[in-house]
Amino acid sequence: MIPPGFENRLFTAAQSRDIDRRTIEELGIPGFTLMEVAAQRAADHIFEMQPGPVRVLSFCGKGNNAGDALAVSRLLLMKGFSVDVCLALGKTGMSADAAANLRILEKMLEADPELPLRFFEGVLPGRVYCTVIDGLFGTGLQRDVTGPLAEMIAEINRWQARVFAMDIPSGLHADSGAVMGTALQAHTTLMFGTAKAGCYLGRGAALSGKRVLCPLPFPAHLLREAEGAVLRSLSPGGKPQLENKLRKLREGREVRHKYQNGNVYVLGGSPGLTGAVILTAKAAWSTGCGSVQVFTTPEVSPAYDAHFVDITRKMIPGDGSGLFKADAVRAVAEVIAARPGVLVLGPGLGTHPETAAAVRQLLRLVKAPVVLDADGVRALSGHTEKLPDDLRLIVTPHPGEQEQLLGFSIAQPEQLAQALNHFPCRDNMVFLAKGSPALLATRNECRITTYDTRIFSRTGFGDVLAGLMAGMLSRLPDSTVTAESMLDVSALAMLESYARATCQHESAVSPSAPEAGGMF
Ligand SMILES: NC(=O)C1=CN([C@@H]2O[C@H](COP(=O)(O)OP(=O)(O)OC[C@H]3O[C@@H](n4cnc5c(N)ncnc54)[C@H](O)[C@@H]3O)[C@@H](O)[C@H]2O)[C@@H](O)CC1
Ligand SMILES: [K+]
Repeated sequence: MIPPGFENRLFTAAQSRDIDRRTIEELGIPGFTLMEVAAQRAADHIFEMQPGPVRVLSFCGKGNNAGDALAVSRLLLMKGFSVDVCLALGKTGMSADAAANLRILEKMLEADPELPLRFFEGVLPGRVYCTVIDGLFGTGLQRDVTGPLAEMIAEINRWQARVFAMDIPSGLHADSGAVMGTALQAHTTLMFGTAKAGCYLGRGAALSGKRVLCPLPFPAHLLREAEGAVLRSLSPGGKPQLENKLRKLREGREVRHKYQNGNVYVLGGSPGLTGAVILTAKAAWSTGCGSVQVFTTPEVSPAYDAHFVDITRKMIPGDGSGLFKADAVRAVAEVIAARPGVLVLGPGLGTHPETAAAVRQLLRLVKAPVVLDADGVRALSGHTEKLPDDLRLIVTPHPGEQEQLLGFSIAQPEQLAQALNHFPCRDNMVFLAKGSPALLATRNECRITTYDTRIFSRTGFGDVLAGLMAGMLSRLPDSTVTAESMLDVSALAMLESYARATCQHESAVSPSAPEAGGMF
């Protein structure tokens, strides 16, 4: 079983190895026992997926990952499967537990020469298999896979077999999800004890196939003490838990009239760009907050006439251009100060340099939490260092905006840590890097989406997301609006917009299968 609170935690190879080591050394559970538990869980899953006994290839290296595959091979044999074992790197230099598992198989064959078990050293058996147990490399992969091993991987990939990867698909970097030279395409990855970050990042998400966490007897304190960044997966199965968490925070808020039930302000919508504001404002309103108010200039306001019933407008001064500029900054800040709420800044704001300057000025004045999106993010390019330390900020750039803001786009958690360092308010903020997967981070934690975020590559998605975030955030008591709760709100808004997008546009992109094995 997975200790409570760790269901969605992801770990690096170093963290996983450390947890393995401490379980063996400090608790006294032998490595061989851990391997046996892992194999049992993996075999159970394979039996479920592959009920009739077939001939399988057990593709082994020489580390403990091979030990897993060899132990699984034994359990499959006992269920009537035929097993061809390929010892791709030969028999010498195997890890102790892998060698012990190999020896058990050899003894079984000696005792029962009729057993459907054959060994091949350094070569594939010269036939095609429909089912493969992948035990070539796990977390011990140290360098690119090349030469005959790479050729074997390419050959197995050509079979399009049902590959059950032990722990991670061989060739995949367990931390980054990068392909180290070449990698196996898994049908299912049976992750042992800890979910590996590399199965969620980069190419890992696609190469891992279905991810299943097979629990090992790792106690909670060892999982908790794993050093380094806290990584979590974010998947639709986690929505009820986030909703509960935020409901509890909301219950601490006294609501006597609408302005105490959360105010959202939207500032955007330059001439010709009002659609984004309409989407944002309506999404915020749909969260059940008390009021949504859109700042607009007299020139732009008529564009909203046909769209807003429940949403009110606040006129701001302008110079006749219809744009948000310096002369309106103080007025906006005063409105928000008089009736605190959450500000969405950026949808359809445009890129006029004076508007961008006004955005930066406003961010220095406003005390409300801010969701900064679209043109609001662009306005910060080259200016992040001037933000106040105490600003509570959610910033939501897509890859193009990340490039513009930081000079790089974000694919790895450590790049998010680098991104946050650009912001003086880094302790009070969430950086949501849109992409596939999307990464959401505070300084303490990073969450990685497990579902197909390509469904979001559509005009208007970002506007809806920003509105949902602001609406949800506005309903929390102000004292509870911290980096941690903003991360939960961002995560829930991501899942809510996914739910809406999949129900409205099911045929646009088919989403990936839901997570199995209690993962989210
Ligand atoms: N007690 C434990 O430590 C447990 C470990 N488990 C399994 O053990 C795995 C980790 O085992 P190991 O640390 O032994 O590592 P691996 O089994 O991943 O492989 C390490 C071996 O591969 C070699 N190697 C690495 N990169 C190579 C390359 N590019 N080309 C050729 N050879 C290369 C190394 O020299 C080493 O001999 C986990 O992924 C998991 O499957 C599980 O059985 C659970 C318990
Ligand atoms: K593997």
